[in-house]
Amino acid sequence: MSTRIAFLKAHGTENDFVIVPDPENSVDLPPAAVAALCDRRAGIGGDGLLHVVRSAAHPEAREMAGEAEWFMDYRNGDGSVAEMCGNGVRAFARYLQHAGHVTAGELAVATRGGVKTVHLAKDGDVTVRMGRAVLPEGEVTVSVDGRSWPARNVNMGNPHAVAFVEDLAHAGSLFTAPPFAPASAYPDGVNVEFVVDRGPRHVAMRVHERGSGETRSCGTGACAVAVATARRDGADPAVTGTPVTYTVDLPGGRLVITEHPDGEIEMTGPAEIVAEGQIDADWLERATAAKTPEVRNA
Ligand SMILES: N[C@@H](CCC[C@H](N)C(=O)O)C(=O)O
Repeated sequence: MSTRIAFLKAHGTENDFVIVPDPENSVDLPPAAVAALCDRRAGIGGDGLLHVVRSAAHPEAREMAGEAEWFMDYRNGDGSVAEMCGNGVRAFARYLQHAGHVTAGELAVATRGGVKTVHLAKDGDVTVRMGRAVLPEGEVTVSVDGRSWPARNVNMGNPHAVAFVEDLAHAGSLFTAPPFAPASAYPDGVNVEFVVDRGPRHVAMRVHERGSGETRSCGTGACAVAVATARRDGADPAVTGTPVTYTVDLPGGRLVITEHPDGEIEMTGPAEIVAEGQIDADWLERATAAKTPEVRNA
């Protein structure tokens, strides 16, 4: 019998993840293996993968080991690496609780975007301190099906471009990334959010994620949207000294985002473990080989 690799499946507002627990960082997960596991027809299926590694055992996280025992080695569904995943970090914390590595309360998680503090209740929603948003200057225009909108750059550790539209249907299929002008605006790619108003401090959005396509939710995207909407609405907690909270509806659920006067952004939403199983290592080797040309040419 071939070797088995444990996995779990989880989601947060229907942004779904394959979880691979690997405390000592001994599972080889090249981009093609991640793409094979995230394949919805030939693999397990997911928008991304959460590789759960002890910080001390991962070269990218070793420096954070004193602050955070666990590192979220996040990968997009196409195998690419990203700095941060907001829904992922909630699912990651839920997994640590599920596996008995942590109990309810405060937990520090190392990510490529720095250490994030997560508040885990015994059950119910998970709150994450996501850090501050950076709003780089610069005008970009995003276009879909003959319509164009200005987009605001917001960096949540990973890059976002936020466009306010009249109707979410105007964002089109979002199967492929919408084009930007100037075309060179995002050499490393970008996550694109389309936003409509739903009411006071209440918006709805759709997203095209770098490396995953259209997803049903994006946590960092919802934070970027809340900050861009607050600035559009003339609200800046750093100026008023009052926190601002936005409810953000996504196709997969609802996230609540609060920006505090010190710039810290808190995100609250659900995270659920839905299944556990075993990956056949022989299959993974074959599937990785089959995906390799596709991933190389991506
Ligand atoms: N779904 C995530 C974001 C994942 C990373 C993103 N696709 C990127 O490449 O930056 C979230 O919930 O934040």
